[in-house]
Amino acid sequence: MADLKLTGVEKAYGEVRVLRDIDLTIEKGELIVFVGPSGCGKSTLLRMIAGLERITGGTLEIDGQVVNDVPPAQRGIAMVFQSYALYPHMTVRQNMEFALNIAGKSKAEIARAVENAARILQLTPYLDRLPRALSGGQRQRVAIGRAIVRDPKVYLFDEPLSNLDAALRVATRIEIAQLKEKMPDRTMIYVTHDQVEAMTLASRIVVLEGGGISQVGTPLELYTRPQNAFVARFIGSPAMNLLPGEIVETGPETVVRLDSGGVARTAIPTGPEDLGLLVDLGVRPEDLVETDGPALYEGEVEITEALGEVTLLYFVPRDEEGQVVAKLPGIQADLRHRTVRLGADPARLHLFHEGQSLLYRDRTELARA
Ligand SMILES: Nc1ncnc2c1ncn2[C@@H]1O[C@H](COP(=O)(O)OP(=O)(O)OP(=O)(O)O)[C@@H](O)[C@H]1O
Repeated sequence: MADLKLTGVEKAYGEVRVLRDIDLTIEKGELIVFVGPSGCGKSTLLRMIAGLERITGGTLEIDGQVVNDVPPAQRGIAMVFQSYALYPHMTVRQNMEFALNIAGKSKAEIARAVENAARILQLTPYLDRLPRALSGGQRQRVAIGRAIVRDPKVYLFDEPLSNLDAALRVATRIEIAQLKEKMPDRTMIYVTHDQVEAMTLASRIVVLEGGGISQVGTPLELYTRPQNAFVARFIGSPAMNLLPGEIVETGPETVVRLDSGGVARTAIPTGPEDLGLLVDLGVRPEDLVETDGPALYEGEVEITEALGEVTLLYFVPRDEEGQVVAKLPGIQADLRHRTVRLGADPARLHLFHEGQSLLYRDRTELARA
């Protein structure tokens, strides 16, 4: 049975609809990550699941029960916030005991739950400290500990790592992945701005755009088969290049003449009716390679960024439309101001028409043509 089911969920503040038509089924034990640009509604959706925001349309079911009007404490859900929300005058142990005391659990039960959570999170040595005597990462673990002691069916994380510095973020991200492994049947929903967190933690990612779902899929599905140009550019860093052009040859392979002068052969099938179609060719920076053969793109390198294991090459002055970025292995700083010819494997190219991927068109239509 599905753990959580959202059907036609919407959120309106007065006249303003900030979320609409949210249909999503989350299976028990999944780790779902909500991503999307600022203001797309990630936190609002999470808070509606938690019961902290009223659902203004549609239904939310947990374990087959509609819970739209069930108060937060009775939903079997625990939420971990970005700000930790610890009680500063209470020790780690008291912070973790708090909700269980309110719930009227026995002393023995509380002690067992707190010790178990402290062990899972390696917080045992800190149980008698106050939050101010802990590092940011340790405080966030206490916040997670407060959720664990309640043994919820569903954990909600609202950007839990965004207050941590880069190194701690990585360490805590790995701890969350390990925590999930220790609790395989617990469902987790996680909101983040951070692509690496989304790609590494998620069993499935939900990409939100302007209050609606743009695509749902495993991290690799979103990376290799984005349904639209928005997801294509949102997942992956630097973003996928989109080069405008026209289809000049159709068939099992499609040939696109690009406005920038190059020609691209793609492994995406098209039919005769697609001849002359205006498209955007999508190519990820990491899929561009230097070539002596036919070039998909040729240009002078404006800027290089050497990151050690890779070098980013920027073509076209940075502020102009149509910036193209290539990611080549190793240190290539001497390519600055040189003209470089780039090609790509046809199987790694994408085609979008009016923002939608041609890969996802109805195949039967293609077969008829
Ligand atoms: N109380 C409110 N009244 C009116 N509009 C609101 C209210 N709370 C949030 N919004 C609007 O709802 C939209 C979604 O907000 P939300 O905080 O869910 O976005 P988000 O994707 O989490 O953004 P961020 O990544 O910046 O945290 C935003 O446009 C926001 O301005």
